[in-house]
Amino acid sequence: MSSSNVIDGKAFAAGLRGRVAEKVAELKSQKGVVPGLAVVLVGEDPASQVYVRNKAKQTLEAGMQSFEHKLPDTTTQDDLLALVAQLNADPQVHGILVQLPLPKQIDANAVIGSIEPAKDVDGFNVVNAGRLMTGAGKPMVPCTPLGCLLLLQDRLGKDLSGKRAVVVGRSNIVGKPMAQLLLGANATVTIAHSRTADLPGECRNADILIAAVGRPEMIKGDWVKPGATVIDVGINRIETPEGKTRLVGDVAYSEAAEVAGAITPVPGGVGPMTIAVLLANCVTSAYRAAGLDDPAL
Ligand SMILES: Nc1nc2c(c(=O)[nH]1)N[C@@H](CN(C=O)c1ccc(C(=O)N[C@@H](CCC(=O)O)C(=O)O)cc1)CN2
Ligand SMILES: [Mg+2]
Repeated sequence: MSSSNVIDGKAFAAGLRGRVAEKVAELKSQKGVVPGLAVVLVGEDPASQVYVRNKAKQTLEAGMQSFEHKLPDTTTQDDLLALVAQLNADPQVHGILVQLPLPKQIDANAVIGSIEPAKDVDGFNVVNAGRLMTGAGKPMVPCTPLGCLLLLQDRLGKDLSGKRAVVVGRSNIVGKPMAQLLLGANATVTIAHSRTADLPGECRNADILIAAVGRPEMIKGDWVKPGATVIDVGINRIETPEGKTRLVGDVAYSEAAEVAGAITPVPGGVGPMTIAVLLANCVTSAYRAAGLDDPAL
């Protein structure tokens, strides 16, 4: 397969962040408003610390305000709910993101449910999930699935009519919203998962294959339809025979790349899109709060 069949999420995300920065500058000059993103980290999960640091850095680079709140892993649910209430009421904050996973003593659904829907830049709140599902009102769309859709549409065009899409994975964060977005773009959508009968056979039907199962290299090359577009959402750290670690996706990349028409690598595929879309959602929230139409990103 030629290298042009590799979907470069890193480059696409950089382009999106550039457009976000332009919209930030326009909002500042038109309305004197600087979009603000509050990121809340509870505990010391090493991967979460890296993601939160990257979010704050990229927020500032786009010309936005970044508010970081780092809480100990002994934080109670009431403490976290109180912080969210404070951020909901703060006019400088247009987006609130509570980094997942949360420590065991905290009910993530209760916390996500307490975020003002307009500021729920993760799009995880039930109000935003309901808006996405029904088309009623303007949702905040979850960042990773929206990033996947943007990469797909860049390759295949906006209208996915006639395409069979198979989403492997049924999480609220990726699988379910991904399926809704694909449906909204007119694809014919199947949601499959670890208990689907003949999962390889289902995958082989897919013109668009989205892998979001969280199992390293589970989807093999011979599960991929020749010419299919493969989007790998997995980020799994595995140990190499030399005792080092490396990141792999949910797709056995080298095998799948031989067959696919286009494929996202890990790292450098979907991952960088997550934060770029987060910034885009925050700017959209700030435009809405200022009474403006959604910016074209
Ligand atoms: N509240 C949220 N929590 C979590 C989300 C989320 O969208 N909202 N998603 C993930 C973590 N995540 C962002 O928070 C995230 C994951 C991965 C990447 C990324 O750029 N990955 C790189 C590789 C990074 C590495 O070397 O480890 C890539 O794929 O190229 C960005 C953001 C869970 N929690
Ligand atoms: Mg990636």
